[in-house]
Amino acid sequence: MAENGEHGNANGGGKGLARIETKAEDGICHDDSAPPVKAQTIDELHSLQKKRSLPSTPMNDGLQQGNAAFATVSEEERHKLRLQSISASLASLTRETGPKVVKGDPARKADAGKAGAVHHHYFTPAISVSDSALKFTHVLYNLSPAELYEQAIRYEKGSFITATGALATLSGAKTGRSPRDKRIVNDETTAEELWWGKGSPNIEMDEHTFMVNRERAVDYLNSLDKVFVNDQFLNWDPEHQIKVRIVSARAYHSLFMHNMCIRPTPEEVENFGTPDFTIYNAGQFPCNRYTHYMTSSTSIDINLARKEMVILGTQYAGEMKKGLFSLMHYLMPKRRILSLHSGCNMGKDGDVALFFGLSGTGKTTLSTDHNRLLIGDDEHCWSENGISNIEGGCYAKCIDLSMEKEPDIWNAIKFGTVLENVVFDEHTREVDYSDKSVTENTRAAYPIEYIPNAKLPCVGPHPKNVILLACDAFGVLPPVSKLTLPQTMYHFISGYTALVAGTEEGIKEPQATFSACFGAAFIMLHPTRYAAMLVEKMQKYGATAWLVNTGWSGGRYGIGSRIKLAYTRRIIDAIHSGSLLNANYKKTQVFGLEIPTEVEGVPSEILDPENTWPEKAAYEETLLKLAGLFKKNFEVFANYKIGQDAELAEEILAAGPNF
Ligand SMILES: Nc1ncnc2c1ncn2[C@@H]1O[C@H](COP(=O)(O)OP(=O)(O)OP(=O)(O)O)[C@@H](O)[C@H]1O
Ligand SMILES: O=C([O-])CC(=O)C(=O)O
Ligand SMILES: [Ca+2]
Ligand SMILES: [Mn+2]
Repeated sequence: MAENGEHGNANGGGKGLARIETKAEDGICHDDSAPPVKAQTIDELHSLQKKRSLPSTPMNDGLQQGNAAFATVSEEERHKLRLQSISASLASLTRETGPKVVKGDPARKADAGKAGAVHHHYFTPAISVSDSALKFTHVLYNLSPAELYEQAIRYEKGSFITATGALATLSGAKTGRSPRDKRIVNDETTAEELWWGKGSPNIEMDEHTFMVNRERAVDYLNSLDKVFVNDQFLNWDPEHQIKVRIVSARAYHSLFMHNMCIRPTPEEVENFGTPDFTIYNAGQFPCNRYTHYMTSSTSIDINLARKEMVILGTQYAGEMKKGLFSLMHYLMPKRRILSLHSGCNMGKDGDVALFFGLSGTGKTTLSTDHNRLLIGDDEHCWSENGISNIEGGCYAKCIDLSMEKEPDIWNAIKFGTVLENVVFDEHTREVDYSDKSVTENTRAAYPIEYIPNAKLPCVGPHPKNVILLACDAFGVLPPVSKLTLPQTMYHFISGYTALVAGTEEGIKEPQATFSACFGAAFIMLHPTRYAAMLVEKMQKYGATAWLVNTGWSGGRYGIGSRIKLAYTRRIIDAIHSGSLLNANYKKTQVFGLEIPTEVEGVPSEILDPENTWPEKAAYEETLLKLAGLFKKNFEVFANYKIGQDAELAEEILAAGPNF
């Protein structure tokens, strides 16, 4: 710059800066060899960067799915209908109108007034009597992962891109679900239909209180400059698909549900119509402790008649996923379909296995198997058509995740994946999966197609094997046993696991947990209703059940150690291949479980836990202790009939521990 001698003297001479001549050698000027951009200003240049996205194929005739109304209308008209539908979703039920929703990001002022971009005011002006009716709420509708990343990083503290491209985020004060704050409206219909009272997860609330919380959530959402709206599907069985709308305040929540629900194609979005169920997630805003029934600042409320769910006072995204699962536990049995808290995969020959188990027992880890096709990791339906996944994504525990032990999950943590509550290096952004500083319940939520051998669509034939997983921190259940049908029902209804809460210091007592149907927090009907359907289906389709202990061996927690994942995988392999069916078996004391004497790839001495304990007396004492806990838990079910077959019901009661 200095060579023309006028540097620093710009105002001298009255002529301004001398022009720098760029000499064209050989007729080529290197600085502008490319054609000039078609823009006069930087803003115009930036406006060229993004082009409008359109549905990839032309509109169909729209006559299916009862959306005939959408068939004959123009694109503009359809967008107008959609905004009206969203406005109706967000409408206050006590004020004059719904909010004036506007499509697009309020920060993108440059787009204002541009054709198709934003600011279509479709609503007839009413005389507004409240300030909130005068304001606009911008709707960020079905944004892509890239757009949601930008929103999260820009506006949500604690959002970062990790070294592998995942979006690290914090869920706030709550890092797990709040089952004691989940309420269901008890109305004329649900009073009859649902399971209430002792042992039931359904804590009641009345319709009026629901409306108070709904209004609180809607007012909160409408007070924001923008909300995220996801329109998506549940259930891969097209015959029983449910349309859900999720209205939320955080990009994190929108990306989480984008990953976890089934993603509509652009055409399906165009034809979406009215949702079957709507979630209002105002999780950053508390419920009002003066409101009837509220016992904390958190409330997760389901109203089945209104087909709505309201979330106040928790930002933990799993509430949305599991709230919808509760909905499915209500809707599907009405259609004689069994909803299941289970993982599911399929062999190359079409043999399907279900993996039941409570949180942390291995559904995701074991259903994600490089040698098999993944149908789903957590929520399924078993209908006349076979098995279908409810979700479009997986939700894996990340604590102590390693590339060697869980390569497919490790590799799924990339761009688009939500990584909750993990700790990472502030410079390299490498995640330290062993760090529990925020919580032990660190999680990754990714679309199922991030698993290379996902089975798409996520459906499969009737299961051949049903695997009940228990993480037995008492260390007395065998690594694998074959169950009779009555034993299967007994263990399914018991829903046992024992984890050790907080593993920081000292030896802690394992805590036995019994959760009916391996998911009592999500069931809506009495557990025996689901159990009866399971018996019926297992009998009809001839499935074999197994109990697999993914927990302790060689002593209880503090003395023994967790069974190596590699051994559990060999056991599961032997179940899938059918080789375990033909093994030699012996029966254990107390629980009366059939245990194989050999499993390929697993040291035989660990197959009978009695062999692995250093002290026989301690083993027997612990075994009886656990058996006692099983017995006590089952007392409440003793008076219930399970299924049509009275004899079977008796057998189920007798299939528990005997001592
Ligand atoms: N032998 C084992 N078998 C299975 N999992 C094991 C074993 N040993 C350690 N683990 C660990 O236990 C955890 C199992 O968690 P997983 O995500 O599979 O739970 P989940 O059943 O899917 O629960 P949720 O319903 O909460 O998602 C993983 O972190 C896994 O690495
Ligand atoms: O819902 C959650 O937070 C995780 C999960 O799958 C479970 O607990 O079963
Ligand atoms: Ca899981
Ligand atoms: Mn789960």
